[in-house]
Amino acid sequence: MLNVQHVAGGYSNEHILKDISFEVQKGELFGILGPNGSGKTTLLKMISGILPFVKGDIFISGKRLQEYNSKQLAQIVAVLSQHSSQSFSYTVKETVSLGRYAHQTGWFQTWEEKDEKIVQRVMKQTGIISLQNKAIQELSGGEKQRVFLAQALAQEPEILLLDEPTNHLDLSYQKELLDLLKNWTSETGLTVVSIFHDLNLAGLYCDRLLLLENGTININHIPNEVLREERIRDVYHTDIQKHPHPRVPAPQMVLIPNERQEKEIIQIDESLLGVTNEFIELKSPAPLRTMSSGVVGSGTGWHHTFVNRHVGKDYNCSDHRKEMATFLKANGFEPSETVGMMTAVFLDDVTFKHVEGNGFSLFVVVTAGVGNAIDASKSEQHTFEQVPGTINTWIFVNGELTEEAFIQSIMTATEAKAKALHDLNIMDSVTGTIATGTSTDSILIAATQAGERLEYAGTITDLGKLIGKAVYGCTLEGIGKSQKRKVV
Ligand SMILES: Nc1ncnc2c1ncn2[C@@H]1O[C@H](COP(=O)(O)OP(=O)(O)OP(=O)(O)O)[C@@H](O)[C@H]1O
Repeated sequence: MLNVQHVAGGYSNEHILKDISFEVQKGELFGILGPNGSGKTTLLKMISGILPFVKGDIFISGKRLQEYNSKQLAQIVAVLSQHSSQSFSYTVKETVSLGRYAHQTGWFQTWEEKDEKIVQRVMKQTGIISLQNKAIQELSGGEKQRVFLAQALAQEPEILLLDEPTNHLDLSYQKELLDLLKNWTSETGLTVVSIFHDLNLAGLYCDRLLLLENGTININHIPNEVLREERIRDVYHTDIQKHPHPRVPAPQMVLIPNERQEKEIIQIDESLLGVTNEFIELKSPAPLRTMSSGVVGSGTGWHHTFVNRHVGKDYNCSDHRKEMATFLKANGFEPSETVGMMTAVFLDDVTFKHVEGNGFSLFVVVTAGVGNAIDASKSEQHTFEQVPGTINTWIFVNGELTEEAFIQSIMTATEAKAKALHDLNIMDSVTGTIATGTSTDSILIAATQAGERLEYAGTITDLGKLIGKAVYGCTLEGIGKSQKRKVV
């Protein structure tokens, strides 16, 4: 559809763009990225025929750009530029109707039902139908942007060129616009070439991305390949981190702010632990990076407060997450900052250990009862029942963990817990085999992310060795306490 070959040129003798070559297929949503001044708008101007280029060739639908007259080009290519402006006082509908110009043989005399239908349709699609009789000057920046987009769409182009189309748009219109463009590319075969400043929107919606750097192509590839940490760091000269979108397979980048002040080294240990009959709490002086299976605050995040709440064995609630959040609020905890767990174990039986490693330390807190003991290798013999968790394990690391270390910490702790059950000969009452845990255990790994960097936490690493030993010890002791209570 669009073929750019060895294009070079700019505004004077100096070439802003140097040897640019790429192709865009019909129906693609193609993004152009690059830092300020890298040449994105210049490239778009050349493709739209506004700015002549000095070297190379641009082909649209197989025909040289220079071979189109302006009206022919307007029937194929529509442009939504960054600073669309209008000096005359047109209404919204009149402005959108101008988009039909390329399809007219004589202005207004040939205004047909089809033109009216298209104008109405695009005004509806861009959410401006209620504004149609207003003067353009009366609109907000975002409303204007949508009007000029409607005008471009009214052209019924084969290629739509957009310079930062989401500029001025609020969150919901950004999403609506890009959803709309994406649908059109796949349903009508519209080809979209768009400049983006927002790398996340580009990563989420584009089929391919072209990254410009000082007027040359750094890379032209799929978003996952273009949006690589090292590349974006180098080209944009800023610290960023890549992470996956939580719902769709698209790369997302987050900015890493400069630390305004030296990170305070905090220490998580028993001095921060509070135990009542109702709950065990630990309040950290700073948010900790967490990975957990809590009832509240599960998954990965940053949390300040950690609560392990005692509930009766008969606790039964259709929405236990909501009930737990209400409980937390009623007790002065902020649910969004808290990892919350439940247990039927008496909280006096809590066991904890603070252990020192080489440059880091660990604080482990366990409540353990084995009423629901289960052998994970034979759990298909059990029917599902949701009763409060019985072995809850908290592991606080005074150190900096990598993502691998978080996951390995969970593995190591789980293996150590299973070994404790094995050594105590805790049986699964249904299968008659040794249990590996209970049916509703929970785990939390929380790290200060300051001090010693701990790359791994497998069983043979410095961190893994401490986790294994501390979790094994606390679990053994905790089960011992709760079993003693049963005997009494
Ligand atoms: N009309 C002009 N006359 C002369 N130089 C220009 C003109 N427009 C842009 N330039 C220069 O060309 C270079 C590339 O500008 P361009 O607008 O293409 O960059 P961009 O990547 O779109 O930047 P931004 O992200 O800031 O919009 C810049 O150094 C700019 O100063």
